[in-house]
Amino acid sequence: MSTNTTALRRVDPRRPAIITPQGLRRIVLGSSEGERLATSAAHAPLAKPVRSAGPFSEITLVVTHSDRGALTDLAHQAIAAAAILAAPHTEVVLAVLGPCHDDVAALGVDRAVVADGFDAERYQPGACVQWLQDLSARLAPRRWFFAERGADGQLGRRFAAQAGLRCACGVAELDADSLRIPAGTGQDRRLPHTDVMLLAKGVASTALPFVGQGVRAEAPRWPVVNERGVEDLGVVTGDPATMALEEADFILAAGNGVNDLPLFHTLAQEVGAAVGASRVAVDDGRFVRAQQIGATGKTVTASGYLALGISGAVQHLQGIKDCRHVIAVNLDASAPITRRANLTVIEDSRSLMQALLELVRQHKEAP
Ligand SMILES: Cc1cc2nc3c(=O)[nH]c(=O)nc-3n(C[C@H](O)[C@H](O)[C@H](O)COP(=O)(O)OP(=O)(O)OC[C@H]3O[C@@H](n4cnc5c(N)ncnc54)[C@H](O)[C@@H]3O)c2cc1C
Repeated sequence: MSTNTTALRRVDPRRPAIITPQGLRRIVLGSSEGERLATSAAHAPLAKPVRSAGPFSEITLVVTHSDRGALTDLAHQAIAAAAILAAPHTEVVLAVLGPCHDDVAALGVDRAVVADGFDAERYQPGACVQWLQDLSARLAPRRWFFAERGADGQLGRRFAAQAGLRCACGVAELDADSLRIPAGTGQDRRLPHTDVMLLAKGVASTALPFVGQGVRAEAPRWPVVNERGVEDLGVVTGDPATMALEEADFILAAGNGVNDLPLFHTLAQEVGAAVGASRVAVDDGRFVRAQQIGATGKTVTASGYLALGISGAVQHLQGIKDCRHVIAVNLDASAPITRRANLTVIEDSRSLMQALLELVRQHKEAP
């Protein structure tokens, strides 16, 4: 990391931020407002223009791992940051480890290269770095963006160290030529851009007023690397019954509209889901406090959240704001949860649980 650091006036990095008209995050001294979008253009519903038709003379490369074919929200934000900051002559290239089924043009990507040979079940840090080095030799990107979290953050650090590139971690704000990193004790640092930047959550809004060219291009072949010093013990699937709710990938949650608890627990076991509940269901004694999800319970990040008989009060929704796919089952088509859910089934929770259980069992028994 560069040593060219300047201590700034005291800023609490956790204070409410705004999203500027350009879509980038800004922490504003004296502001008491929460996160908000300061642009109406970003919500324009109709066909969006292409950000730049080129020609391109430099590249910003965003690197991410896909999760079962989908990109994470943090990856979307890193791409959006790259696209917002890109000059007309800058191409936003996305490199994905694993399959990618997202509409990359809509995310602001001009060109996408996908490492199909990457196997998420294997730990192969040497091969990942080698693939990025091959990509670097081919594209010579000016700057690299990785999301700060999980496998992306680890790979970004490892790649920067091995390639001898300057790296900034935990970047909370970006502009055209500088970045800001929270430095603790209410202070932060502003630095010039580094070669590799690891971007924290919320760095940019993904509501872009434009699209990218979205071209899919051939990727370097996946390298065969001797992973010396690495003993890969494989991926171990955690037991949803004992796992912390915050770590669960799939949660079955019950609210006041679930009365058949034996059926609910049988279904959770059959589908391999962790169990969560609304506060009313907990207060009522149907679930323990540790299973409560929401403002005064747990905040969860599951990729699948099946909410049965939960109205979707604001306090509950706070706990599931980072869940990727929310499916609601409710008798009331106007329940607030339907506005958050990606899919709503208007149905009695008991009937749905029975039908789902039958389907799952049939599926398991099928040859
Ligand atoms: C300070 C404060 C903090 C709070 N913190 C939390 C929190 O952390 N987590 C939390 O969850 N709540 C919290 N609450 C409570 C919250 O406001 C709601 O009261 C609560 O979430 C409602 O739970 P519910 O949706 O299960 O129940 P209800 O509001 O009773 O809703 C039940 C839903 O089930 C549907 N339904 C009924 N029967 C069926 C059926 N047979 N099949 C399908 N659907 C059916 C209904 O249409 C309804 O939408 C908090 C409240 C306060 C004031």
